[in-house]
Amino acid sequence: MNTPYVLIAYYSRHGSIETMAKHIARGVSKVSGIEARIRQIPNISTTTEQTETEIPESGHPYIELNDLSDCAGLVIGSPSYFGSMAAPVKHLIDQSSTLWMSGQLCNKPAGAFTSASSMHGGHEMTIQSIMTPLLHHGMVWLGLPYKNKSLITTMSGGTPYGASHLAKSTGESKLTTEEQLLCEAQGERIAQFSLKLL
Ligand SMILES: Cc1cc2nc3c(=O)[nH]c(=O)nc-3n(C[C@H](O)[C@H](O)[C@H](O)COP(=O)(O)O)c2cc1C
Repeated sequence: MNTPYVLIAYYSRHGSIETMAKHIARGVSKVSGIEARIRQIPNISTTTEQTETEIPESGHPYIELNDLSDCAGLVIGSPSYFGSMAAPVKHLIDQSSTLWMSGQLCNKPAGAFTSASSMHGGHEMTIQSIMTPLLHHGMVWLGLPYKNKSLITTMSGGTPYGASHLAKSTGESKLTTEEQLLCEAQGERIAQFSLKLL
């Protein structure tokens, strides 16, 4: 049998979300018997066609629908764009109707993470915007419990709904220690539940 995996699917234009994805994968790797699969979501054009080449010039491979259908758990990362998920992430989700019809994501654990330039610029709302369609898929939503002390001590990103990063107006992609710990905790928790729900 193939090793089950938590799919970490992300879209990142300037690198913050990509950095977070790697920390979430580190959390997944703390759990034995399951692995992390990181895939990036390609950009889209104004005609909503995929504009990128098949192989990305840098970073993780582009996501395919099979990555989604076969995952044991799912974490989606998106920058906060106007307090909501970025269009390429919504575009990917809108391509997943066949999985909705076959129920392939049903009962699998899911979570989301985000990065935003301002403290009150929509961290929670962006995560929530990703939660809605995943609940339509019948996924089991997992947040971040307050037993993670970093949720209380953080002076930047971090929400009980999912990990977040405060990139500030400079677009800083380096995470604070608390943000890193929360990404790892989220990855570890999703991995644990993915195994339980297999
Ligand atoms: C179109 C657009 C809309 C944005 N909207 C918001 C927003 O509503 N709130 C916010 O705090 N930051 C907003 N930002 C900033 C990004 O969320 C932030 O720079 C994020 O860290 C980018 O992630 P990345 O480095 O992975 O691309 C916006 C940026 C763009 C390009």
